[in-house]
Amino acid sequence: MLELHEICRGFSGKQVLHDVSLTAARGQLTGFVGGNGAGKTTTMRIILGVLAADSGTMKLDGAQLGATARSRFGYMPSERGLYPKMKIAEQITYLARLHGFSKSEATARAEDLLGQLGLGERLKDPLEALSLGNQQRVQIAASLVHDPDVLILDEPFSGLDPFAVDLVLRVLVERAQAGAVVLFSSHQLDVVERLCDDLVIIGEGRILAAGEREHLRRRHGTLRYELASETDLGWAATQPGILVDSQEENRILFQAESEVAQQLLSQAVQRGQVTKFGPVLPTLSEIFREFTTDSTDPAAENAQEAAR
Ligand SMILES: Nc1ncnc2c1ncn2[C@@H]1O[C@H](COP(=O)(O)OP(=O)(O)OP(=O)(O)O)[C@@H](O)[C@H]1O
Repeated sequence: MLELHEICRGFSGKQVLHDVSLTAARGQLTGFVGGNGAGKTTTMRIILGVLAADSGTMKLDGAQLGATARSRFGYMPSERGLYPKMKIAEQITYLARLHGFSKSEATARAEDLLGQLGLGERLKDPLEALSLGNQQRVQIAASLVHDPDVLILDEPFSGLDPFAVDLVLRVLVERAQAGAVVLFSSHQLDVVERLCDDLVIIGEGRILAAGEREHLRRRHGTLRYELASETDLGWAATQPGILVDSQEENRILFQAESEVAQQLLSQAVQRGQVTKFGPVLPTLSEIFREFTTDSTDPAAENAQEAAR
């Protein structure tokens, strides 16, 4: 398990991480979400050791995180950094060589990995000849080529089409199932919701919520109820204690205390055939919005930057 404990970091006297504590377990995908400027990249760079924390501690499997453990880390930075004119297989092979693999092993690893990422037909193409999404897949291959024990990926899914998202996901899940820690940041909440077992939500440099995805959905956001019937539900919206989120003729989505919702159900049953009734858990987007309104506001972010 990767653990961060009360990590603080400032730039030019301005604090951007405030006591950031988080965990990312082996064997599963942990999504790191937050608005622009929330502190994801800074946190990831501190995990990597590219940037120093001002205070706080980091551990991997209970031991202080140091250079030896980090040599088995894989990192995909948000600023992509491969050679545009080099053939992609050569490039990944070269990186594998840097990690100590023999020439034949390095070539085999590069070709295998690029094949898994759907680039088997493009091995001899220079990076710059690929579309941006395909260049991104090469970047992901670069972070994976040495079979990392801990994978830190900054926005790995941005710019990928749904097919590529699934390909990359398959590779990441495989790594996680082999026991790696996989932590990735993303703005694509629908993707994170679908992919991640665990989530960490950061806003303005503070951890706002963290934990298992379904647990977070049950614990945060607004609980609503859905009621559907074969008869018109127009009467339901006017009942006391009901706050309507959306309404169609035979369906209503509303907020209410549990007893009020049950009373509404009883009334609906008396009036006709109820086809659906149950709580609707908030989506990750809704939870995220609830937590991060301020930090996702571009005006707030610009004001922060201007104040620096
Ligand atoms: N080298 C730096 N010097 C000064 N300020 C910095 C530096 N790096 C990051 N910051 C500031 O720290 C804050 C957090 O930035 P960071 O890049 O970690 O956010 P992020 O969550 O990754 O955002 P995004 O989703 O937009 O990439 C921002 O306000 C940013 O301007």
